[in-house]
Amino acid sequence: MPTAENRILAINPGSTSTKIGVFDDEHNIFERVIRHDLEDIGGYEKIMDQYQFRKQIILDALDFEGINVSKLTAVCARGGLLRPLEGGTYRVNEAMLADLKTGYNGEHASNLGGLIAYEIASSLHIPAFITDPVVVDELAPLARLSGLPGVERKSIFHALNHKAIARKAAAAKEKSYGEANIIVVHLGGGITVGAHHHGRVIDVNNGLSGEGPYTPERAGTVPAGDLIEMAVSDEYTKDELMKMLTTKGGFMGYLGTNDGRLIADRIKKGDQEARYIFEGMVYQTAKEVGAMGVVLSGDVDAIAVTGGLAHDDLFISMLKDRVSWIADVLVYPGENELRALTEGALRVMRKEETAKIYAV
Ligand SMILES: Nc1ncnc2c1ncn2[C@@H]1O[C@H](COP(=O)(O)OP(=O)(O)O)[C@@H](O)[C@H]1O
Ligand SMILES: CCCC(=O)OP(=O)(O)O
Repeated sequence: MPTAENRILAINPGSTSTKIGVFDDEHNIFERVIRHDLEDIGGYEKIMDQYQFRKQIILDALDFEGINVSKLTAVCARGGLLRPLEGGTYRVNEAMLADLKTGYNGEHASNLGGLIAYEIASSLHIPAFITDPVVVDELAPLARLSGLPGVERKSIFHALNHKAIARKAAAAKEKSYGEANIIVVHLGGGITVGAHHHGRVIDVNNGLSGEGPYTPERAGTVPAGDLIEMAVSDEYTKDELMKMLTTKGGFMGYLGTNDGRLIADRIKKGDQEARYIFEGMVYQTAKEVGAMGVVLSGDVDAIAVTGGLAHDDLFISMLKDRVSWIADVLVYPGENELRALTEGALRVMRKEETAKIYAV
């Protein structure tokens, strides 16, 4: 076999997992999903406090697998809550590191991606990149309106996987991404439902704090008046309230775990409460799909469902029952983010693209 020109380490820190992969050019030589339960990460006050823990498990996994990191030529990560930007591959620079550390647009595990990639890469004198971070912003002007002057809707979603899956779904419908209208439903620790109109995500729920369906650990849309009452009650700090919305809602809040597999087991054993909460998540997700169908004026080529919970047959059959009248439902369980990150880095390493510069 010819020797690879590039060896890329791809890092994807999610809210419930850390995923890593090593690729010799396009060829995957190692992939690992490390799932995190409350015992692992529940004790950390801030996402940044998880930095050493997440970095070390990555280095340990590589070491255990006997991967020689000195052979790496670049590191590419899913990056974080930066300022809104256009899609593409960005070289990690000082301005980006500063915004990731402070969490310019909020706290999420993907903030750790660029930071860890940078530390590993700099010790090896190789470049660190992020590709299609969660703040890729292609919202149409109408989608920016919130209804309250001074509050603008934000584009915060699983941009990397949305784009990769929308391309696949368009191909399945024998169209290019630029020709197709696809609704992508990503079922991760966060759930985002986006309207892809001719290659642009013109509307999508903010997957982090306070929009869309509830999720394995997020609250999604919460009645605003009740939330204000809680906020001014003097019972909670701002950090506590943000944590309630981002890590203590949804499955976690109602059922005490963010692990969809445990909930699936409980349902199989006849737990009616678990089934009710599970169905509530499907119901809210389906409502969001309906909303995006309206955004696309009913002209929808396919609904593409992806992410960890897309492995769950009950979730998929309940969702299909509610939305398949809108368009064909295509299911792509899991995600292809490690490969998508690698391909982003390879395009730059091969000089097919120039790395974009993150500027503030
Ligand atoms: N095979 C599976 N069956 C059911 N649920 C799953 C499966 N794999 C993952 N999940 C659940 O899907 C949810 C999101 O997982 P994942 O997409 O890996 O999240 P993230 O990347 O945000 O950490 C979690 O609740 C996880 O437990
Ligand atoms: C912040 C939007 C992306 C997101 O929710 O990712 P996870 O599902 O990995 O938490």
